[in-house]
Amino acid sequence: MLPAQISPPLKAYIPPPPTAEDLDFADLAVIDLSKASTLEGQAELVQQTRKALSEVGFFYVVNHGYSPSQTARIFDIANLAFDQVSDEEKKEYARKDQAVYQGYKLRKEWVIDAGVRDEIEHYSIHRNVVAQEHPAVLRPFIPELAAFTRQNHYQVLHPILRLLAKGLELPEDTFTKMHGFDAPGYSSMRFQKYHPRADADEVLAKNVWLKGHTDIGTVTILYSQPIGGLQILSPDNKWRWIKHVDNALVVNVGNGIEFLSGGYYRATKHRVVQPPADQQNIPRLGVFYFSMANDDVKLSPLVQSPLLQREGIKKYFTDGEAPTMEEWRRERTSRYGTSQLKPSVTEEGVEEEIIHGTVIKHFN
Ligand SMILES: O=C(O)CCC(=O)C(=O)O
Ligand SMILES: [Fe+2]
Repeated sequence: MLPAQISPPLKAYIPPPPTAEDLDFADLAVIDLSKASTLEGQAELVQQTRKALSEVGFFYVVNHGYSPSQTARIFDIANLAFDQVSDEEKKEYARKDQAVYQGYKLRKEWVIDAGVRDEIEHYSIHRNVVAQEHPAVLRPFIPELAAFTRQNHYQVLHPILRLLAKGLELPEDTFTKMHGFDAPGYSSMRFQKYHPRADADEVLAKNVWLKGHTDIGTVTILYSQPIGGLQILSPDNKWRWIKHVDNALVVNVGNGIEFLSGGYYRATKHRVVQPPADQQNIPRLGVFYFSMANDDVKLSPLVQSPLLQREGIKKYFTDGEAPTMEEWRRERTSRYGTSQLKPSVTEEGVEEEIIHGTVIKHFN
């Protein structure tokens, strides 16, 4: 018999309590993913996600299969990647290809505003965890990280993709077929740490830590954590805060799903600002699963959807010109935070760039 696997002990990451401030929070639907196991429950979730994604673009997921202690353990591991790895080792494991997030993105690679650079570190891990080398301190946790990517892919992403396909009145495997765990593509997990900035930089960058953007891929899964700062641009054009919900996931769709659904499911703009006063000066740790379709998927609308035929299909690219997922993710990743942006002529405070003939907006 094999010995039971002993997980190495590690220091607990203990975040502060959620903010006590009465902020203008976004009102998001809560999807109870355990209901997806019955036909009746699934039908209810299809309606709920369709409404959430066509109107707001973000929702919470609860009962996703990971217990609070399993989630806490992932944050403990995530924290190691920043607190227990030296600057030299971070450089050694920094991403080699600027068009891909794999390994570290170091602090200050991007310009936020008025010459102020970001204070955000990432450590990105491809879902095939052993496809890259890891800093020494993370190596004992590779089996746990591998279990975590499979959990996200099969227990969270695929069930959500089935709801999205049914919401468009398409066969339920329409999107899951485009998201093979073993197919070439870039769904990956990411640990992310924001470091507090000097007061002078806060003023110059107007408290923005991560500029307003839409996500590049298909479905983004964010493990809710108590330090505030994430805001979404609501349909009434107001920035609203995302409230922490214990052991919930905050889910949104990116450009990939917006293009495939002909604009029906919205890739909502969001940003990160300085946390509320009672949480300032604390580094802010995040855990994500950023999903992307298989590299060869063309991001053109699924015109066979009866719902889209009735509701109308927005075209982002001229016929036959739609990029593949691979082209789109590489182009947007390599330009992010470094390309020359032009002020929008129609919208104040918005900057633009054109990628594959479609306008990408950046918000401060
Ligand atoms: O840190 C967060 O809460 C959100 C980060 C985010 O939007 C991103 O990395 O794309
Ligand atoms: Fe994002």
